[in-house]
Amino acid sequence: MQITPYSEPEFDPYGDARRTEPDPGWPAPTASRPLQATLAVPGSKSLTNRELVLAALAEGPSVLRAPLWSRDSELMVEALSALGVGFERLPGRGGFGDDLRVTPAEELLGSTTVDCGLAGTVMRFVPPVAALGLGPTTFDGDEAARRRPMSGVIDGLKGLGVDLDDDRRGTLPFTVHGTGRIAGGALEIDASASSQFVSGLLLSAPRFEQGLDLRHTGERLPSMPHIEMTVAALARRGVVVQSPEPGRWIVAPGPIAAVDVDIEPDLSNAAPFLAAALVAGGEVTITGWPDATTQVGAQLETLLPRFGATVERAGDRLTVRAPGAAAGGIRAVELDLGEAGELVPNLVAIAAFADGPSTFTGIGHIRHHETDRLAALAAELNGLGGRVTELEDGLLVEPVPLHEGAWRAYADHRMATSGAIVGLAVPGVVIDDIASTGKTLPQFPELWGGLLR
Ligand SMILES: O=C(O)C1=C[C@@H](OP(=O)(O)O)[C@@H](O)[C@H](O)C1
Ligand SMILES: C=C(OP(=O)(O)O)C(=O)O
Repeated sequence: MQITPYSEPEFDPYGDARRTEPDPGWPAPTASRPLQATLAVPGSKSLTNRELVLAALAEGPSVLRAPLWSRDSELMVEALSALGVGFERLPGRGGFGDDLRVTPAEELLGSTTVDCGLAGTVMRFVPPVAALGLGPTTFDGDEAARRRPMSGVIDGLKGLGVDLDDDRRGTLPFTVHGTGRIAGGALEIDASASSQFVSGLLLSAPRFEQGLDLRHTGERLPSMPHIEMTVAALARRGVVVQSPEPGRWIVAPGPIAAVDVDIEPDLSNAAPFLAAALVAGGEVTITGWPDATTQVGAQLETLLPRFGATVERAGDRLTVRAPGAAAGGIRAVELDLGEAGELVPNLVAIAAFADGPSTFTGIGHIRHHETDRLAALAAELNGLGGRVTELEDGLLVEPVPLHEGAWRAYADHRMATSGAIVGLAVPGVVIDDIASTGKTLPQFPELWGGLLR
């Protein structure tokens, strides 16, 4: 089979992020009337990057249909490509770019470097793959990536006998000295900082000589649905993960089947558009909503009614209707979002316009996402005159009238989209780095414009 080397996509997913002159910022559009919009969103980051890793470790080639094309998924492709995995773009039928054929390497390579950017999935899922390669692989990423916790990956791999050199920093950068094999077996890690520590080890575990018997030792484990997504993705490729008790997963060694997969739309990236209906009023429909899914974004169907929206499913369309912030239609909430941390920034933006104070708890771990999201949300809303208080594991949001001003994204796609939600109801909000949405949704500015037309 002919393998074409991976090449840059035709569009520039980073928008104007590479420009050198000062960026004047992105004036967030204000909604002048209730919304009436129907749109589709591109493929799920979490599903795309899991399927890329599994396809790379599988017994033969797999096709990913309608995958995400964004900075995070391209970094994953580049990382696996550097380890010897083959990629070929195939014409896609979906509206957001090509399909992708992935051909596993006959022997995984090392002696390379991997740029993780700011992608949690790359920095946590690829190091075990590199340990299965031959030679040293150095991992590094953006400046902000060096602040993200990596202990579960670093201590986990060391615990499995992998030679990993991190100069005892416990963060990026580090070098994995791959020997082509991981013995595997029993391992304890503390995954309270990120569920991705567990997912990353589980994805490669069938290729460990003794498989893996993994136990989480910390008090709490965030983002359980993302671990369930990992288990389901493995199951689809014939790998059974047993979980005899909470916080323990057992994977037997064995083959990972080569299968073609359809990547679902990213439901967490549907969140800002659905949130827009709450803030601006009117209705927004997302097409391609899956019937059954492991994506945590599916929880929007039950979460948004808590804020006062009406949510309706008709086939693969999910519609959110609401009276809008100006009509006093947003209700205050008390939510523990430990399972759904990635939805927090957009939901906090809605709560800024509610009819009373809201609390969001169980989300201390999101201080370790792309930025410290608790601090960033408090700083940006308060910078517009808001009243947001950081709690130890969450936020208290007391709605007060907001005024125009700058909104910093901190290189965080979900901070940028949250600023856009606020801007719907507050004239004069200017986002410093809208190109940060290229991490998972390069089309954001275009789709957001379409929402308001
Ligand atoms: O495995 C994944 O795809 C993810 C797991 C979660 O990470 P944390 O457990 O670090 O919150 C989630 O927030 C992130 O956006 C994606
Ligand atoms: C936390 C997130 O990303 P990452 O995969 O980089 O952890 C996110 O997308 O909200």
